Amino acid sequence: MTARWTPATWRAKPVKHVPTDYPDAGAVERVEQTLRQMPPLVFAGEARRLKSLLGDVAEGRAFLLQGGDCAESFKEFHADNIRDTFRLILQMAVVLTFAGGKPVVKVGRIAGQFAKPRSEPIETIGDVTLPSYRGDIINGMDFNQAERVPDPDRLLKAYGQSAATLNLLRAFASGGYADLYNIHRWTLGFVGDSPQGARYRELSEKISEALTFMSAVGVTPDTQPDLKRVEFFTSHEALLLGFEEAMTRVDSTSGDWYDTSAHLLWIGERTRQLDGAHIEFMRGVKNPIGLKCGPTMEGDDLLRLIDVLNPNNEPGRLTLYGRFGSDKIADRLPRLMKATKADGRAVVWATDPMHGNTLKASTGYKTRPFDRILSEVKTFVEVAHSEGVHPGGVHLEMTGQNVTECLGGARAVSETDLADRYHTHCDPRLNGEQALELAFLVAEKLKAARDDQRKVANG
Ligand SMILES: O=C[C@H](O)[C@H](O)COP(=O)(O)O
Ligand SMILES: C=C(OP(=O)(O)O)C(=O)O
Ligand SMILES: [Mn+2]
Repeated sequence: MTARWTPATWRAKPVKHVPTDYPDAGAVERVEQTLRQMPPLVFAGEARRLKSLLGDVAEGRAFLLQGGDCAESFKEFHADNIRDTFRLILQMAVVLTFAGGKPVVKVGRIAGQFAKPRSEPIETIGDVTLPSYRGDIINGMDFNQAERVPDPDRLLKAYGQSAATLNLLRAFASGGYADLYNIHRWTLGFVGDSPQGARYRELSEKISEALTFMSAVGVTPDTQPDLKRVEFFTSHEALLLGFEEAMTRVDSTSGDWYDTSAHLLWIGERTRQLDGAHIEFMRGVKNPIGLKCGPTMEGDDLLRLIDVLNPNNEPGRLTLYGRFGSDKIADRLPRLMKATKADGRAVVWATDPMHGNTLKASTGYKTRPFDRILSEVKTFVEVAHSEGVHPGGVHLEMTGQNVTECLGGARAVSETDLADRYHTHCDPRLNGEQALELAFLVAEKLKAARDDQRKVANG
């Protein structure tokens, strides 16, 4: 029999990466109480809509594009940054839709992606050792004792920033900015004069021609309102469970529990223990959810987790993100895909080509080579095809800003370039140009795989 679940049952389980060192536990409880009274950030009906779109992905009829910062921050909170991430996702989605001939489900790592699990609990610089930075919703990034103390008021600030971010995203998505007739205007300033910019302009010309044709035959934004808006969803890692619990409410329509802090929540690689608090919390909320699958996961571990997280085998409920590293994916992914396929599990298989490909540059920066990211995506598509599984999507850390955090790409960012504009609060992100380049390359790969399949089908 399944044990009773409430939004608080996780509290009786072993928990990792949730701070236990707040100086005043009473202050945390008061903040969580305040959050319980706050309006939801998203509606249950929207989460159900995303689940249904992800159901299409699970069945091979659509593709998931999920991306944004590794860690949002209070310091980089600005309308321009939100707009730039949003339009980068629109641009990439156009590229992928055009090549794949399938709708692209757009999900940002945004409006709530604040809490970070860290490899080490402490950080040492020179002869000073302090607790690690754990994301702006927990403590501060500056290297001094006061900043590194967990502060519960940060939960309220993160809530406020998420609400303001979502407000702007909703306006961009439905207030005219995302109108397909604006396709030329989505180009990011600094990408405009790059080879990717030129390639994107070419593609947007083709799409504009198609729109002119459609309008001539009577399909216009008036008859087809979907041409002037997009559906855009939010997501983050459900790490800070006190915050997630406080945002979890009963939906009056269905009577089910939804975590209203984002449409989609995922479980990180470091917190996916079957008997742990994060799995306990996530099994009870009805949102679509994700699970990171790293190199140590075996097929049987995965099936036991799916038993708990998606017991009714609902397509769209569970998205799996393989994150192995370009050198391990060919060895690790096939057995996991075989396990879900042989057992008839209705899941979305996606790739996170970022987290297995992190290294330290000789200059000391944490970075990721573009080539390895691309190689992991390519291997993902190949393995999926040979296993007869739909390569359902990509999950990326990226920004619309012109940062220098990942190595390589068309402009060949070098180890010495990293220092120029290294702004991330946690992991290195693809910049707008690298992300668009990746979208073009993934599009080619998907198209080639699709053509191959067609050839096989036609004998
Ligand atoms: O975003 C993921 C993790 O929080 C991150 O990769 C951890 O980084 P660290 O190894 O520097 O702690
Ligand atoms: C923490 C993250 O990834 P993972 O759990 O896969 O390491 C992340 O997505 O930022
Ligand atoms: Mn990360």
